[in-house]
Amino acid sequence: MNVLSVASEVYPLVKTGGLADVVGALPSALQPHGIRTRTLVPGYPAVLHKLKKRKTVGGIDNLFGHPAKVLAAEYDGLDLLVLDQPALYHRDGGPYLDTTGRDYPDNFRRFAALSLAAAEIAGDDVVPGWKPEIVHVHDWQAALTPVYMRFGSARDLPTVLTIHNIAFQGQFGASVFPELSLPSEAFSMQFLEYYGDVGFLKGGLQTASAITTVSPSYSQEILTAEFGMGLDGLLASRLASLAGIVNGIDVDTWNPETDPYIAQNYGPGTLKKRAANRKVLEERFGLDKTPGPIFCVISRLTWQKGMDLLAQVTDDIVALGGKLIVLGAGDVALEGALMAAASRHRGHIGMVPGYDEPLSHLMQAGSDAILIPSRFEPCGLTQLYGLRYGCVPIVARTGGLTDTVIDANEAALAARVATGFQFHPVTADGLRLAIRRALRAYNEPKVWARLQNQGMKSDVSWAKSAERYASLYSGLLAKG
Ligand SMILES: Nc1ncnc2c1ncn2[C@@H]1O[C@H](COP(=O)(O)OP(=O)(O)O[C@H]2O[C@H](CO)[C@@H](O)[C@H](O)[C@H]2O)[C@@H](O)[C@H]1O
Repeated sequence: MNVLSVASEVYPLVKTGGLADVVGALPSALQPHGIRTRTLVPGYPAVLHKLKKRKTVGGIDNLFGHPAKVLAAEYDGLDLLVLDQPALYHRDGGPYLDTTGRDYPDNFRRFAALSLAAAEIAGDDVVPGWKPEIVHVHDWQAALTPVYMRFGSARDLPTVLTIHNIAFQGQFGASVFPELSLPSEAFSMQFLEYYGDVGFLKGGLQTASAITTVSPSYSQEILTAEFGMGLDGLLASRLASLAGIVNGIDVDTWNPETDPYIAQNYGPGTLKKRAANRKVLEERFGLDKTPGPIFCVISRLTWQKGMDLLAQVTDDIVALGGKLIVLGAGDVALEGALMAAASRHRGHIGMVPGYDEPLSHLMQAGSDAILIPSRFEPCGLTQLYGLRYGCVPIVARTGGLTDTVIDANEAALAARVATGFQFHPVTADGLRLAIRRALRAYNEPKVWARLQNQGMKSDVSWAKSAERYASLYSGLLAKG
C-alpha cells in the first residue's frame, strides 16, 4: 500500500517539536505491514541543504502564482518528496517564525500551498508513475489537503488527519479565503468557515475520512469544552471517525545502549554507568558535585507545558535537596524566570536556553527524573524517552501522559508495574507533592531502581501503534 504523508516538519531534517519525531518515525514502523510511505515536506533551506542527492520528479506550473518543483530524495530511511518553491520556503528563520520570532505573515499561503501540492500529487500526474492509495496529513499545516482533494481530482481517495495539538488550528481572517484557490462554497460551515474566519484544521476535520489524535485519553478530552478549544462540537459530530492512537518512539535513535550523543552507553543491567553521564551534565550545567537527584526538564517554555508551575517550585526542589536542569526555548518571561532561579541557586539549578537535540539525549541519560507538568498533553514524547533511559517521569495526569506512565501508588509498586509519578490537580502544589513523593522513592534505592527498570521494560516502540494505523488504513481502503 502506498501512503502519502504530509507534514510541515520531519526528523531528522527539520524539527521544532514532537510532530517531527512522529512523522519521521512512523514510516519505518509501517513498513513491516507492507506500507510504503512517501513524506511530503516543504523545501526549507535546512531540508535542501541536507538532501545532497535529490532529483526533480515533478512540477506544478502555478502554485499560488509561482512554479514549484517536486523533488525526491532518500534520507535516513525516509522516502521524501520535497516541495521546492523558493518564494514560499527559502527564508532565513525557522519553519514558521522569522528571525525575530514572529509568524511569517504569509503562513496561510505557505501551508495552503503544501496542502494543495499534496492534493495534486494525490490526484493528478504531478509525480509520474506514483500515486498514493491513502493520504495521511498532520496538524493544521497540512489540514487543507483533504479539502483541496474534495474539490479536485483525488476526491475519492481516503484521508487521515492526525491532530498532534488542537491548540494550533491555523485560524486566519476571512480575507485570506479568496487567495486559497477554492470554490466559494468552501467558505461555509461544512468546510473552512470558523466563527467568521478561515480555519485550516477545522476544514480538515470536516473533510478527512478519518481523524486520529495521539493518545486515547486526549481523544476523549478533546470532546470536552475544556480541551476541545472550540472544536469539541465538531469532533463530537465526527465521533465515529475519531480514534486515539498513542505515539511510539524511534527506539533506534533513542537507545541508551547505542546513543552516540551520550557520554557513556548503558542498558537495563548497567544502570550504574549512568553516573558518567551525570558527571558531564554537572559540568555542562555548573552543578555542585553533591549527591541527590537531578530533575530535568526538556521542553518548549510555554503555558501548555506548565513551565510557570515549574518556575514556582524551583526553590522547593533545592530546599528538598534536589537539583534541576532545564533545556528549553519559548516564552521570554518564562525563560527569564527560570534563568533567575538558576542564578539564585548556583550549583543547584542550571539552565540552557535554546534548542539542543544532542544535549536532550544526554539529559535523559544522566538525570534521575524528568518533570512534565503539562496543563494538556496530546501524547508527550519526553516521558517515553525518559522511560527508555531510566529517567523516571513525573507527569501531570493529562492526555497521553496518563496513558503512558504508571503511577507509583502502593498497589502499582506492590505489583511491580509502576514506572513514574502522576499528579493532579495540575497546580504548583500538585507538582510540589509529586516531587516530594519522588524524593521519598529516590531515598529508597531499591524502590527507585525498580521504577527505572520497570520503565525501561515498557514497550514504548511504535510496534503496536503502527499496527493500529495499518488497520485504520486497510479499513478505509476496504470501505472504498
Ligand atoms: N529545547 C529543546 N531542545 C531539544 N529538544 C527539545 C527541546 N524542547 C523540546 N524538545 C524535543 O521536542 C520534542 C517535543 O515533544 P513533545 O511530545 O513534548 O511535543 P510537542 O508539544 O512539541 O508536540 C505535540 O505533538 C507531539 C507528537 O504527536 C505530542 O507528543 C505532544 O503531546 C504535542 O503537544 C521531544 O523530542 C523533545 O525532546
